Amino acid sequence: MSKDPNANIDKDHHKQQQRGRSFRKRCNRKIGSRPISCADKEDFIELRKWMKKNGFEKCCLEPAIFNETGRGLMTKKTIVPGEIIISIPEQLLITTTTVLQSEIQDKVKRWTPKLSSQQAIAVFLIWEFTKGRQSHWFQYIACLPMSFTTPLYFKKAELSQLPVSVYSKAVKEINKIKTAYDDIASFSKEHWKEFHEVFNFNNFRWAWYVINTRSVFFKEENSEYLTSDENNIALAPFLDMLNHSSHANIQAGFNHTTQCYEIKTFDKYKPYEQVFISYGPHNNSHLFIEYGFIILDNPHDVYDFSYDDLEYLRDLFHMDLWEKKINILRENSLLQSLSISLEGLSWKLWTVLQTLAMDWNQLQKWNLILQDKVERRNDMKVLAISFAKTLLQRAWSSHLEQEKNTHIMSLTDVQVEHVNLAKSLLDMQKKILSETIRIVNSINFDST
Ligand SMILES: C[S@@+](CC[C@H](N)C(=O)[O-])C[C@H]1O[C@@H](n2cnc3c(N)ncnc32)[C@H](O)[C@@H]1O
Repeated sequence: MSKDPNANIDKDHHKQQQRGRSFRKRCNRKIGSRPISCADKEDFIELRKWMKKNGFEKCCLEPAIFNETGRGLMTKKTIVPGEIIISIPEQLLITTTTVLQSEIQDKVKRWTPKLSSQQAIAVFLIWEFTKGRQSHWFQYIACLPMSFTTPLYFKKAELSQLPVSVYSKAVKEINKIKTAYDDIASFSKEHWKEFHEVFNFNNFRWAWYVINTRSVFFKEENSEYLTSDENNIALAPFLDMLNHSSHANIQAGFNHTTQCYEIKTFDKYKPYEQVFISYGPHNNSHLFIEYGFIILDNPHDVYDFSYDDLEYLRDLFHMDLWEKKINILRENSLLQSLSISLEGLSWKLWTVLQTLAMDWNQLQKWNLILQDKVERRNDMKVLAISFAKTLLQRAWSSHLEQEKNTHIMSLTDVQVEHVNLAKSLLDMQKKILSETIRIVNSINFDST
């Protein structure tokens, strides 16, 4: 069974040859401009039947392949703001309760150390996958992608193409998932041989990312059998085919009256348009690391500076009162997310740079900065701008250096899709850096 969306397109062409001229005309019109429906694919017909048997009522959405986003859901009719676009009955959701009431409950409940929700659902998915048609969830599993474009699917050479800041986050995430795998492997080796025989890193990676990329927020009571953190996830068949747009306005949650997980949109759609939800106001490195894609015009995209960058400023400018300044910043939670965006320096970064630029007297009135009650033109602000320019120049140079290195690196045996993702991330960072440099260079305190 192929899970590759492109393979579906090829099969479409094959079917077209077997059908009449009017069908061909209809399909040709769709290529480029219109999505290609997959509603008549065997997997989806079976999925729909199975869902109907389990209480799902017909809705106006159907799976289709879109040029820009791959597989997603399109509407067959006009959707108006305020409409509920999809409603999934509780018995079709895979939650930690599903796992803790399933045939593997005894094993999961005895796991030591306790599993997280994501680990428990991953174990459940792998177990159900290996049952094939015997699984109650077979029709759902059959429609899931078999691989992902998240960092754990990248080879070393592909990872090395990522912007430095994304690379370090990706490595951290990879290590986290490897630990989650090791925990399961060592317990199952001793206490659940049957599972251990089918369990391997590849199917764990698959299950982990099915959950990571497709689960919805679903509030459940903490279970004594699982770790208490992040106990709020559910897989929702069919609904999980909705792609992300930073501009989508939706409301999602479990409706206790209908006993369904519902999504209401506040956007309007014409027939055959792709319907989107928002996964949250995520920047591109988050979207890439968690979901394996990026958005080219992402309004939430940022470039992050780190504590190391601040230390670089300290040493270069022989900064006074470092400990005091850092303590104030730490106490006020200002040392994380030091970012810039297409709109320039974030308020947090600007506050940090101004604080670092203060002398003793100014530090005594530190909280006035937060209220923007300091005079507009002063030496502190001028120095803070020098700090900003220094950081930007340094980031720009290291960006150019990385660009140069990625160009001269000869890449063989790499996946084009992975290298393109890395390149797009680098391009987006360059755009943010150059725009912020332009904004900062245009600041003139004398004219304000
Ligand atoms: C919840 S699933 C959405 C359905 C999925 N496209 C499918 O074929 O089943 C999330 C995944 O869809 C893809 N995706 C979502 N939004 C996207 C977008 N705007 N552009 C490209 N890919 C997107 C990413 O691969 C992401 O991990």
